[in-house]
Amino acid sequence: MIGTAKAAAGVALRAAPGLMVVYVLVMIVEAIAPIAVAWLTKLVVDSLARQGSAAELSTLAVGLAAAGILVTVLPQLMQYLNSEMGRLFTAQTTTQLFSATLRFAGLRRFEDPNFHDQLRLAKNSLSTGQEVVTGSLGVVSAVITLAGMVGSLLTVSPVLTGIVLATGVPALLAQLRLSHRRAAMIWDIGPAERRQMFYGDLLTTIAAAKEIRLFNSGRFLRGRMMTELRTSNAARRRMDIKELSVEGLLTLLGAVVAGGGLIWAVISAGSGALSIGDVSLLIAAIGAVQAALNGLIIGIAALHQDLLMFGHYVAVTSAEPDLPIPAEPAPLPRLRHGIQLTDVWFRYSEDHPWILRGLNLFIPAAASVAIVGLNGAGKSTLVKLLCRFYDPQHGSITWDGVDIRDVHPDDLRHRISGVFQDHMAYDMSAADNVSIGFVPAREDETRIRGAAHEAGIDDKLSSLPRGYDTLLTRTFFSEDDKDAPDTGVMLSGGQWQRTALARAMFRGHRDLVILDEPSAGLDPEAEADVHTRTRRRRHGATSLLISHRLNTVRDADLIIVLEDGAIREAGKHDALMAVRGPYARLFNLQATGYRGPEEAVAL
Ligand SMILES: Nc1ncnc2c1ncn2[C@@H]1O[C@H](COP(=O)(O)OP(=O)(O)OP(=O)(O)O)[C@@H](O)[C@H]1O
Repeated sequence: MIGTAKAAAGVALRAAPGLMVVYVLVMIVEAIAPIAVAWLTKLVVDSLARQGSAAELSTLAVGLAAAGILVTVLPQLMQYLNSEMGRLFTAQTTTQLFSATLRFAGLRRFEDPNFHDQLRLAKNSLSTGQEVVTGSLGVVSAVITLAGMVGSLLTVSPVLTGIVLATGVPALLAQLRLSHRRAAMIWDIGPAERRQMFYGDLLTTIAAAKEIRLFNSGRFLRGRMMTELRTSNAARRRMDIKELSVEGLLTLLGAVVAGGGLIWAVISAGSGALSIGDVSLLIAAIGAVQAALNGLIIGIAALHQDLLMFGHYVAVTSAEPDLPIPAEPAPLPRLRHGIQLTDVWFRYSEDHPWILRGLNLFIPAAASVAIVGLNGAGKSTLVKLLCRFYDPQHGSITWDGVDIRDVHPDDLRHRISGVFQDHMAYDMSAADNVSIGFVPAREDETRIRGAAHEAGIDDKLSSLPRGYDTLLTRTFFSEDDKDAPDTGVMLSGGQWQRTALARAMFRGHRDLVILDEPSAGLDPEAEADVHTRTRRRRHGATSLLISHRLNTVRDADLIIVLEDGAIREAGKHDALMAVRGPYARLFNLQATGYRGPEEAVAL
């Protein structure tokens, strides 16, 4: 908890150091003002009762009026300062949180449901840290007011002071317990809330809209969303009822004490034991002590809960890297000899089966290597290991003899380009969709067009309503298009595929080019075209092509057939056809599909 509070203070001081100083000063004045009002009121009343001088009365009245003005004005100033600090604080935490997620060089964290719950709570807590800071200061302020009021009350009745303070102890304990429970409840309902959001998003995204309408599954999905909502609502309701009953009892206790004190004061004033000024001070002090005590208790409880919530932000931003990054990374020169995988064993987690089982493979520099195999054979997994999104559990991958675990992942990825099987379609402009492949060159329009031309998509992108500035989405519209928000366009699947290819080409010549199903969604003509283009591009670079369409891999320098996480056979097309093994069987199966059985090569 102390670490979390320190982290929040650190963020606040970095985000708005000057504002913090002003805030603390205003807060101190705000804390003292009610004490001044109570004392000045007593002095005015006493002066009136003993007919004090006009000068004394007017000085006291001016002081009382000034203190009264401060009491009314300062909360508004504090509100503004609070909002401004909140904005600056949230800007700081937002940068830090998303920088932290980028520090995870691998993918494992993003597949962990616990991490997702923590990340969601961390995102929800971006402004909570500021509440930790202002809440802590608020507690200090409440303590100052309370001390002043307790001092005042003590001068009138030590017994009553003791009773008023004693009612605060159970209230504080109850509130702390409630805040702990509330934080635990928020963690418990996390998975339900995340599923609810998932169903909600599903019902409103274009990606799912077609299937939902065709399969008429919308009501079913909405039902599931509402079930999740009801689950989290029930938990929140139980918590609210608990809070209501505890707080109701505590308020009643406070009211009884205040009423009792008032009756005692009136009777005492009647018998002459208290002055009229004492009664006014007593009434103000009981109310103020109770309010300050209440504020303090609620403030401490809220602070406690905010600290628990902000703890999720601190946990994410201070999480260890998911992949060990060497303190002194080895340099990674251009690939000259090749990439060697030695006895590589990999599974996604201990609960999952082995995907790669002792894989040995040499990818020679400047060679085009094709990987084929049935669905789930581990082809894309192999690609992910080459990019070091995961580390294998056993074995090693070396780049010209350098273990890729000894290299900084950024340096490794700098040498790689490619298209993933599940490539992205960014809801951004055509230019952004291409140039995001190499951000440092994103202003280079000639390079963008060149890459699109190489991928055979330049004609399409240039003819869009705003050329390369056209948004490839109907979800947003740009500032320029606010009068004609329909300008955004949707590309076809094959056009998206070519755009993804253009993105890979925009990176320029990299040592390793990975093409995981780059032509799966293309028509035969486009497929042939893309392969001619990628072949041209791959020329001289080391390339890894994964494809189920075996006609596209037949000219590779080396074809690998992956089966059950190991290499079943490897060689050139002709040699593999000659041995009539699994590759030849797969190839003939496809050829038969195209030509009919009578045209197939007999096995
Ligand atoms: N992130 C993941 N977590 C757990 N298991 C995974 C994950 N990704 C893939 N798998 C599993 O690993 C196995 C290999 O998947 P992979 O995507 O490497 O196969 P593939 O050979 O590329 O298949 P395809 O030809 O269908 O693209 C599959 O059984 C899959 O279920």
